[in-house]
Amino acid sequence: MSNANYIRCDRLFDDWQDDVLHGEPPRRYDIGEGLDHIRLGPGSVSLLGGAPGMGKTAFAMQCVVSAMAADASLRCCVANVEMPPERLLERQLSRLSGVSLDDIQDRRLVDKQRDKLDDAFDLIDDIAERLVFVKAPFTLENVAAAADDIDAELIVLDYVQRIRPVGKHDDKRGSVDATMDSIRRFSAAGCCVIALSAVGRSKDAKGRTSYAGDGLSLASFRESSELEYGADDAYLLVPSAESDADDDDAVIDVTLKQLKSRYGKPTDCELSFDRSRQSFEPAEPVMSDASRHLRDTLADLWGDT
Ligand SMILES: Nc1ncnc2c1ncn2[C@@H]1O[C@H](COP(=O)(O)OP(=O)(O)OP(=O)(O)O)[C@@H](O)[C@H]1O
Repeated sequence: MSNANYIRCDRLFDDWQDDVLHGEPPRRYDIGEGLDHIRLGPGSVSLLGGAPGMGKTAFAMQCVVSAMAADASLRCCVANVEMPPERLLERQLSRLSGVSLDDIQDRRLVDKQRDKLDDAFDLIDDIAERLVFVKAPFTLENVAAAADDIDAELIVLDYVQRIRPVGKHDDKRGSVDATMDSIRRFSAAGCCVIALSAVGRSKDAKGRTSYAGDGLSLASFRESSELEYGADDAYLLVPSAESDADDDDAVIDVTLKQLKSRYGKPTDCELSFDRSRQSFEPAEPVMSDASRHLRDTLADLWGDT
């Protein structure tokens, strides 16, 4: 076996060419209609940032549960530093059933609501044996051991600044760099990693210090340089530009801004976030193939006139 610290292009050429011409398309998880440009799949690292309370955890858990429901072989490991598994599951129960999260959390369900929970409980029961939640202490060693134990392919780190890396580090930046190094190893082993991240405040368009979308950028990810370089895709959840939502509105309009896309064009996505049910949906109704075809045909006709 060669010890060379390089890969000869001529040695990989034949397999690569064969793969390009006859290989399978890369596997992507199905996380729901209108979200198909979000590339979550084996080997990818996605960074998801946003102001506190913008819905990062809710969005990540929606992705996990949807992907697992759509793919019966998908196994997942969630490391959430802030919330116990039961609370995370209650949020999904609310989203899947449409029953208000307050009523579920406060255990004040009436019979009609209990009936509505049946299908949602069934779905969660179906994925339960493939899903684990990492227990404290939240270290990357613990995450790796938990993920290995169930052969998890999808790993959620919520959130990355609070998960202790391997080894000792002088400062926060060094520790986040080391975390990203381990995350890249998970992805090299074929895992999909969704890393949630705190972001720093920045100046908005009017020069005010805030978390507003127009001021946030890749550099907003806290202790960021290694995070931004290490991720294949980086997203920020920010209030929509037109949003005039109040803090106590149940439904808010948000933009999932894609700041980085290593293998494609960054695409923003308008979503509405129903906080009372912890559910994200595309803001625009998703068009069926038939409607899209009709729209394109009409556009072509207009173009010809
Ligand atoms: N029962 C509820 N009814 C209505 N809104 C709720 C309820 N529970 C939580 N919320 C809101 O839903 C949002 C939850 O967002 P989530 O925890 O996913 O945010 P996050 O971006 O991960 O935040 P953080 O960075 O603080 O962890 C928050 O804005 C919270 O105030």
